[in-house]
Amino acid sequence: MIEATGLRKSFRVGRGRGATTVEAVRGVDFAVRRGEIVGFLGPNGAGKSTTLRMLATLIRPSGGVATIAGVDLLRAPAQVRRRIGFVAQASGTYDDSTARRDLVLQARMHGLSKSVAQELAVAAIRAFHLDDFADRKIKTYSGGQRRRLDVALGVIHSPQVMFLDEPTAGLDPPSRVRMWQEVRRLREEGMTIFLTTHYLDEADSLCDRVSIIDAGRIVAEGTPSALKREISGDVVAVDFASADVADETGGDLPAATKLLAEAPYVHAAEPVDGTLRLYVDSAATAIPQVMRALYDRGIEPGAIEARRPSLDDVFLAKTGRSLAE
Ligand SMILES: Nc1ncnc2c1ncn2[C@@H]1O[C@H](COP(=O)(O)OP(=O)(O)OP(=O)(O)O)[C@@H](O)[C@H]1O
Repeated sequence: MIEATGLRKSFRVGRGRGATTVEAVRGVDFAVRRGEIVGFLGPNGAGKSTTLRMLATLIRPSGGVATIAGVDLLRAPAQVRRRIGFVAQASGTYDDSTARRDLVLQARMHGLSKSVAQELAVAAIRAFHLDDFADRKIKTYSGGQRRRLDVALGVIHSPQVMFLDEPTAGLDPPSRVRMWQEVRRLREEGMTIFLTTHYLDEADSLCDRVSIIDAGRIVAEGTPSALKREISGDVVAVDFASADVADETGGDLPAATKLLAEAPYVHAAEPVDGTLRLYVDSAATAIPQVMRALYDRGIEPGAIEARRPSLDDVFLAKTGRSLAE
């Protein structure tokens, strides 16, 4: 449903001699099948929004090709526009209009008659559970209510493909879960959904497949479970951040990292935000060995926890940085 090859975007910033080029997206390839929810996961500035904006025909790629619902993005952008819906990052603008009024206007902008537009607005209000506040001014809505309206506006013309830029950024956990339900419902109605996120849990539980993007390049791609399986074994997280073990020098984390990185049963030791992540074959056999090694060196850690690899472990393995920091 979406196919992109070598998609690239660079921006010229500044003028004259001081002008520089920002390579926002450095050639990305990906394919999204009909009825999938696919996510671009990456930190701020990775190139997620720029990719989405290119696919939604809002900015022209500097290079590469893409087809959306069988239509060439560069040759027939107007036809692409008819087949897609786009929800931008939350704008934070609050106006005096109401959900019902904006939904009718949006449908009218897609060329529908007044009576059809009104019917569609009623259906969208019901589908997105906007009934309680549809005739109230938008500036009185909560963040989650406002975001549901944004998505309802984006799908009023029943597009085949939906682009969502950070659909749950800044929402509280219940509103995020609710938005995930709405997105799944759209997929059940046959829509293909491409979204961006910097939330690990969103990529993990909502997306069928994930592309991890960093500094304009895709560094990993697959289903969340296949990506996590790439990190074989277990993760042992040793906490050095709790108040009783840390001192002004950052506690024993640097010494512990050096010591355990050299241990034969540790594949990799990565300090992340006051915690030492150890990648091991089996947490059950590694934990007693880790404790003994630390105590022999006079190092007393805080809690030690075993867990399965997460998407953040994948991100760390591919980029050397944590997305959770
Ligand atoms: N119009 C522009 N002019 C110059 N640079 C830009 C422009 N738009 C984006 N960039 C730069 O391109 C890079 C990628 O930005 P982009 O917004 O795509 O990242 P992102 O992954 O969506 O980040 P975020 O999660 O913060 O939205 C950044 O370095 C950004 O500053």
